[in-house]
Amino acid sequence: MHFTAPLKSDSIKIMLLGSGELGKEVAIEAQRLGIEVIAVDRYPNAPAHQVAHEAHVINMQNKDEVLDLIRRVKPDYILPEIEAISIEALFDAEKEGFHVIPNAEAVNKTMNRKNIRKFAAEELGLKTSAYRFVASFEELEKAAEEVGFPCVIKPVMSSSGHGQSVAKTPEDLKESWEIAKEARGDASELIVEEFVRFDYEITLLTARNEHGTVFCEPIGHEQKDGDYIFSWQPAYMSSEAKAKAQEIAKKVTDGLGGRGIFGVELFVKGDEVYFSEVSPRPHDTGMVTLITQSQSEFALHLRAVLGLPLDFAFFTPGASAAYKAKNDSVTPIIHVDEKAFATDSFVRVFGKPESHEGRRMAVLLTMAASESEALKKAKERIGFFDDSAKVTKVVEEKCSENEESCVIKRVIKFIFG
Ligand SMILES: Nc1ncnc2c1ncn2[C@@H]1O[C@H](COP(=O)(O)OP(=O)(O)OP(=O)(O)O)[C@@H](O)[C@H]1O
Ligand SMILES: NCC(=O)N[C@@H]1O[C@H](COP(=O)([O-])[O-])[C@@H](O)[C@H]1O
Ligand SMILES: [Mg+2]
Repeated sequence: MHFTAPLKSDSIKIMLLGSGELGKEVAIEAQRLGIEVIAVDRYPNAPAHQVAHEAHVINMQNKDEVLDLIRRVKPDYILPEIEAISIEALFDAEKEGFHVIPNAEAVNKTMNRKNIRKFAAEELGLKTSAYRFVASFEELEKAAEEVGFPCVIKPVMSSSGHGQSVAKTPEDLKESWEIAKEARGDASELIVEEFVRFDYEITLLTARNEHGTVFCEPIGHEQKDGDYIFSWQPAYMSSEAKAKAQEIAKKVTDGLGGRGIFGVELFVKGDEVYFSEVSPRPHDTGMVTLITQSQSEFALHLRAVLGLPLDFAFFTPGASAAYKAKNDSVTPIIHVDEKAFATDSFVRVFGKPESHEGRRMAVLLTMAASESEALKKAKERIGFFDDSAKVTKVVEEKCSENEESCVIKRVIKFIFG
């Protein structure tokens, strides 16, 4: 492999279509290898714009705007970073000889729940929840009845929980129908999924190129309103479930083909593993790899894209916690507790130019001897107190200076760990 300098006639160029927090880390990894970075998004000063050689603001859902920019920039690799991109532009660019990561058809399949679900369940034969696709309220009522209650209703094109809801009874369906309209992508068709009562869910990061396929340790995560709030790695899995998870991830990533990292989302119930969905790009829950691995998911993605070896080491158990904005502001402020700067944790502030309620603005990363300890630290340091933490805090305040003599504290510790 030869490397070049950026901003030269022979530079190796990557174009990020989407420049959020995930793209920003890919851009930083590319900078480290002397790759020229062209960052594109729908709004100015997006996170990756701020660390790229060139920044562009276009309507990424507009075929002509995307194609025009690709033809002008002539990138060696086009890296879709979000789902809402004109797929026609990617197909055309590929026909013109541009290298889309992992490939335009894989992006097409994964950006639409109908395509990927049919591919995974019907072509590859993977286990999934029961599902139906609907385009009218009457169809929704019928499908929900068939799939059963509760059921999960999602627009076929949307991400980060937008437009999703769980209907517990037929009476909830009207509201679900309305919520689906909020989706950013295509809300004209919906998927109705059986609600899987899983024990836990994981993301299995899987990177592939000509050097082969590598799996990261499974990442456990907690979701709120369809968006991740905490993740940890490694997530404990029985060896049978882990083997099944890797088998599913291999099948689906081989089926999609091309170079890059994939976030394979799986639900686990006992030793049963259900395929849920897959992102052909780094995954938000995978930000934890910034602290746990020698090569983060972003570094692995770039290596896969460039055709480099995918070797890496798992360094330490760790966890991540998302800082979500509490209000709308054009001068956002992120409050970070000083404890986040302890030897065993750090923070990444994305630099999003505006906040709106619930928008992910930064991430806290922690390491520890075990993932549960790392998760506990992440929760404490981000100011998330579940009831047990609250009780412990109150008791701590009441304790005398001689900590060990505090009986209440020891009892509480015994109960809550
Ligand atoms: N059929 C289901 N049964 C039970 N829980 C589900 C089901 N589908 C989704 N969920 C829950 O909702 C979360 C979000 O769903 P999903 O991953 O399909 O949406 P998303 O909008 O693509 O999210 P993201 O973009 O963050 O991955 C899942 O991680 C899971 O916790
Ligand atoms: N689950 C997908 C995901 O996490 N995508 C990440 O969020 C950004 C959009 O953030 P925004 O909505 O705050 O602009 C995307 O650009 C990507 O980095
Ligand atoms: Mg998901």
